Amino acid sequence: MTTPLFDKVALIGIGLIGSSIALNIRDRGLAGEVAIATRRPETLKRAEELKLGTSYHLDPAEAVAGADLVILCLPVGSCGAAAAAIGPHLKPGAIVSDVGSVKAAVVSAMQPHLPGHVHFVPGHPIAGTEQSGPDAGFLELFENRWTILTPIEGTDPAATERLVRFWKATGAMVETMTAEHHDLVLAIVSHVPHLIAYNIVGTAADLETVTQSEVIKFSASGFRDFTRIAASDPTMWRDIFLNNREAVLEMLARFSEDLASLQRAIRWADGDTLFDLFTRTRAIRRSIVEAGQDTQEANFGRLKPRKDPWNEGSAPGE
Ligand SMILES: NC(=O)C1=CN([C@@H]2O[C@H](COP(=O)(O)OP(=O)(O)OC[C@H]3O[C@@H](n4cnc5c(N)ncnc54)[C@H](O)[C@@H]3O)[C@@H](O)[C@H]2O)C=CC1
Ligand SMILES: O=C(O)C(=O)Cc1ccc(O)cc1
Repeated sequence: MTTPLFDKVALIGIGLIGSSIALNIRDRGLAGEVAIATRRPETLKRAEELKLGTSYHLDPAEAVAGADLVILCLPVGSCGAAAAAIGPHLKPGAIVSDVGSVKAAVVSAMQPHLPGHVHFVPGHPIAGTEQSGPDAGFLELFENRWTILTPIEGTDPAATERLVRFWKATGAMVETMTAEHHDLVLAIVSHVPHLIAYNIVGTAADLETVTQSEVIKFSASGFRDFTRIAASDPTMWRDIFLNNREAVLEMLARFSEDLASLQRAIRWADGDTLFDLFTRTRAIRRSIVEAGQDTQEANFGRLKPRKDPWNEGSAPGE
């Protein structure tokens, strides 16, 4: 147990991320009280059954009363309306944050509704799964994963530092950057990959010459991995793409250009181009695994690349 970092935390939204934060607060003793608000009574009831908080509210304004840390754990498209609902009820000096996968649009949507007497420090834990809802959360979700904070110019550094301490207490590593830079980076490492997964699973589902049952029966691990990602929450991902349009379109344009050159390499049987790219991408995968950023690898205790007897100095194909 750690000394509580906050007297009262309010979590608005109690899905995968909200419930994982709640479990961290409860099990690691990070706050005295945890008020939970969500709009659906069934979800609130489930949060109470799971003992995720100390009070439960259908009205977010009620939950934030007296809270010294408020975290919105909602789809990014709902953050503006939630900020409007809680704005007048926030305690002076409170820290207001969020966990949204997009930052600049969330900042623009929330900031006009927040009074000048609170500290707004937007955040994004780069940790999650394809699951959603209060049952999906787990204590270890943030361990050894990055959380990015995007404090706005002029934000009191002491408020940012308190939030850094909070996230570090969950086991997360923390980095700060601008919201715009965050959105560009996340577009390529998270948003476009999800779009590719949604697209390939959609394409396979629409193929007339391959029956649905064959897709299921013969799905090799590559396709299977895509189906996991393509099972992610539709509301959450619709909101991400609608709120990070510019960065996603920029990265998609680059992606399409590179895809066209691969298409050309295949057409002209240019094996060197294919081989060179696959060699470079394999090295990237290995550095991710070595950095301990792959949960599956970490789970199987395979953090160190194994020696490949056929290819001196590198690991076998995965
Ligand atoms: N799922 C993931 O892997 C990750 C998600 N995020 C971000 O965290 C946020 C929450 O995501 P999850 O916890 O996965 O979602 P979730 O779907 O598991 O939970 C969302 C919660 O918000 C509530 N909610 C939904 N729409 C609402 C509305 N209009 N007004 C009020 N409450 C509403 C739901 O009842 C639920 O309690 C999103 O902004 C997402 O981009 C960040 C990192 C990882
Ligand atoms: O499940 C996966 O593979 C993810 O990529 C989870 C995830 C989804 C959204 C985020 O903003 C961060 C992490």
